[in-house]
Amino acid sequence: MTATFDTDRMAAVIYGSEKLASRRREISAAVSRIPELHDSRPLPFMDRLEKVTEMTRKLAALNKHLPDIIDPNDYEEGLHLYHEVMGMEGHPLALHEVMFIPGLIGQGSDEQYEKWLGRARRREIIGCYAQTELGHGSNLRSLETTASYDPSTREFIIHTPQITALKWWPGALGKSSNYAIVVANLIIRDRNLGPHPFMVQLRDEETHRPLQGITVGDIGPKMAFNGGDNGFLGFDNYRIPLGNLLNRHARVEEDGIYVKPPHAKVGHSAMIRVRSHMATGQAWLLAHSLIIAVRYSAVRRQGFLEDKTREVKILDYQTQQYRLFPSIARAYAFIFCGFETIRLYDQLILDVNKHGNTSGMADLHALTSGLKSVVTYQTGEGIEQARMACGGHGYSMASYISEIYGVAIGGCTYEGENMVMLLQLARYLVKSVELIKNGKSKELGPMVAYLAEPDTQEKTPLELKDYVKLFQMMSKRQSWKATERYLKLVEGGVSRDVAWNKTAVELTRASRLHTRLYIMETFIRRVSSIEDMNLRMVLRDLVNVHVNYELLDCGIYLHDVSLLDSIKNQLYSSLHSLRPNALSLLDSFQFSDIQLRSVLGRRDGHVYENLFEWAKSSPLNVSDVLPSVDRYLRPMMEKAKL
Ligand SMILES: CCCCC/C=C\C/C=C\C/C=C\CCCCC(=O)SCCNC(=O)CCNC(=O)[C@H](O)C(C)(C)COP(=O)(O)OP(=O)(O)OC[C@H]1O[C@@H](n2cnc3c(N)ncnc32)[C@H](O)[C@@H]1OP(=O)(O)O
Ligand SMILES: Cc1cc2nc3c(=O)[nH]c(=O)nc-3n(C[C@H](O)[C@H](O)[C@H](O)COP(=O)(O)OP(=O)(O)OC[C@H]3O[C@@H](n4cnc5c(N)ncnc54)[C@H](O)[C@@H]3O)c2cc1C
Repeated sequence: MTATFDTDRMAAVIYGSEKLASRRREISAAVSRIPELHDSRPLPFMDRLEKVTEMTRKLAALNKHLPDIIDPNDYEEGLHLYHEVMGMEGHPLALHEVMFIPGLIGQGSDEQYEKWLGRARRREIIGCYAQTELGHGSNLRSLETTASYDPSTREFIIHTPQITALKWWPGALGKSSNYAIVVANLIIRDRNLGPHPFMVQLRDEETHRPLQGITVGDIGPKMAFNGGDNGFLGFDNYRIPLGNLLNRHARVEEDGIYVKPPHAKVGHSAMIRVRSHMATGQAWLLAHSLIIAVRYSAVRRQGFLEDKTREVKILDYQTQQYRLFPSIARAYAFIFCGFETIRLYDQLILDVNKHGNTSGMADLHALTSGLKSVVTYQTGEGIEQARMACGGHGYSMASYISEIYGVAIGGCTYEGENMVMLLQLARYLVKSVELIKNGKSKELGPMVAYLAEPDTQEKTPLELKDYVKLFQMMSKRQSWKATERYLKLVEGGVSRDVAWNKTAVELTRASRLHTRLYIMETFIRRVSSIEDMNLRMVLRDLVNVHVNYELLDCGIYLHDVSLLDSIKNQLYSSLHSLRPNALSLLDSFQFSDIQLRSVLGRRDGHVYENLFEWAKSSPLNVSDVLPSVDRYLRPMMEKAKL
């Protein structure tokens, strides 16, 4: 089937500009010409140590070639080059670029930039972000690592009081990093001032050996990210200079006077940054799995429809389309709302760092908390459906889908466990409903203004604005229902914390609906703004799949469920309309075969030949008879014959 649009033009929409889309193609082509930058053999055949070694080898090779391929100051070009060469299984700089440098920029003073930023950017030093501990990740107020100020030497003494206080999980900490931003409780004259970020050298810059007072190592294999070295870290009264507290916002004077930051949570900026970028990052992972599944589904033939002389492509089955197409729509929706969220984050950082204005922090915290939770969960769902859509071959590592799944669902946990983050958004929604109840609707932010709208009668949606209206109504009702349940318990004498816990499931439902509404609205808004009519029409088909699927999926929140019958019909017809463009919508992401690392999803479509070659290359096939057969199996069978 031929598509009705040009994938290069769609790539420009996905990546935000024609220039970036074409630079991505040039970068992929450049990488394809440099064998040193390719995996030396398929990653699934490697054990953990080989993977870590391979990632480190490629990283060093990449560092060498990088200036010939990209403008080192261009973040987007760099990101693409990294995805292409390093893939998704982790590497020594994984946290350096994502949290260490941004953490230093967000929290460090100009003087501290002078000291560390240039060195970090040149990669003279490698850093990570060490916050989570063995005993606590979500509840930051219970972190146990301390940084006690000693005015006599103008130093902080960093200490791990017990095993639960060991830093545990930080990416690239175990073996690669020689520096870390360590989050520890600032203690001045026995007063605990809460978690603050400190720049800490962990290893000798010459020998790479841990410094005296530091215990550091790798935490072992994980569901994914096994090319990376997530680590543990302990401190034994380890001293760092006063100037190592990252002090753009909070300061300690030499005599121990504490100058507090303009907002208590301003130190969380590195986390907010990653959360803001997660929608686009997850969209990219979802699109990876979908292109594998859709390419395969356009080659695989199984069973018959009308024509009994030729088996049908499995992509023509309605169930296959229902399994895959709503996720294509979500991948696009996540990309578009992700870009909008990144813009909001960039604006906030400008406001905070340049003008000391922290007024947008609560809004962005609420938004990104909900968004990271919904997007990571739905991405996991979509990838798992993509795997099942490939039948048995999806289960093989040749598809690479299980690796993508493992990486993606890590996002449900890192950067804030999803339930915990949904409950953060819920606090914002409850406060908003309380404002309305107290006659202060005017104080509501634009994203929650709909919570004050009166209920109207539900009717079959005909235009996109009708879908938004229905979704607003469902979301509003759930926010009110959860808030009223919570307030009723409080009014009945239950403590706020216990009442909150007794309402928590309803609260998370409200957060999901609010977030899904935001995703839907940004998707519609972006598609409506596209000038190229041809592209807009294709994306409009995708939006139709999205709005109908989302509404059906949330149908239990409607009062009049009879509406669902017509929505089902609209969904089935929009799946059918999308079929001719489904593959090209994914080709528009322009992932190269090198980047995809999937035998099943290669562009050439020679699925069976490629699978057979892959199987033959398995290390188990190097000899016809394995030593384990000689050692155990043959003697066992011989014995049975006696
Ligand atoms: C650029 C590229 C990125 C690409 C990404 C894509 C793909 C990624 C690929 C690879 C993976 C790479 C990296 C993975 C990195 C992973 C790194 C980590 O995981 S780092 C550790 C992250 N840890 C967490 O996220 C911990 C989660 N917990 C918290 O954030 C907080 O504890 C909390 C749950 C939010 C509660 O905060 P706290 O206890 O500090 O607050 P309270 O005192 O309870 O609340 C008081 C008040 O403050 C509000 N609030 C909390 N945080 C903020 C904030 N940041 N901004 C504004 N306001 C905040 C909170 O809501 C309360 O409000 P109120 O109800 O009004 O009183
Ligand atoms: C791949 C990966 C990479 C990571 N990288 C880093 C890194 O670079 N740096 C770093 O510092 N950390 C990192 N982490 C750690 C990560 O940030 C934490 O694991 C995460 O914040 C969750 O915290 P936790 O493990 O303590 O889970 P917990 O908080 O113990 O969660 C366990 C369960 O308890 C529930 N729960 C907890 N609190 C509440 C509550 N208040 N209300 C209701 N339910 C609750 C949760 O919903 C969950 O179901 C990484 C983790 C992973 C998996």
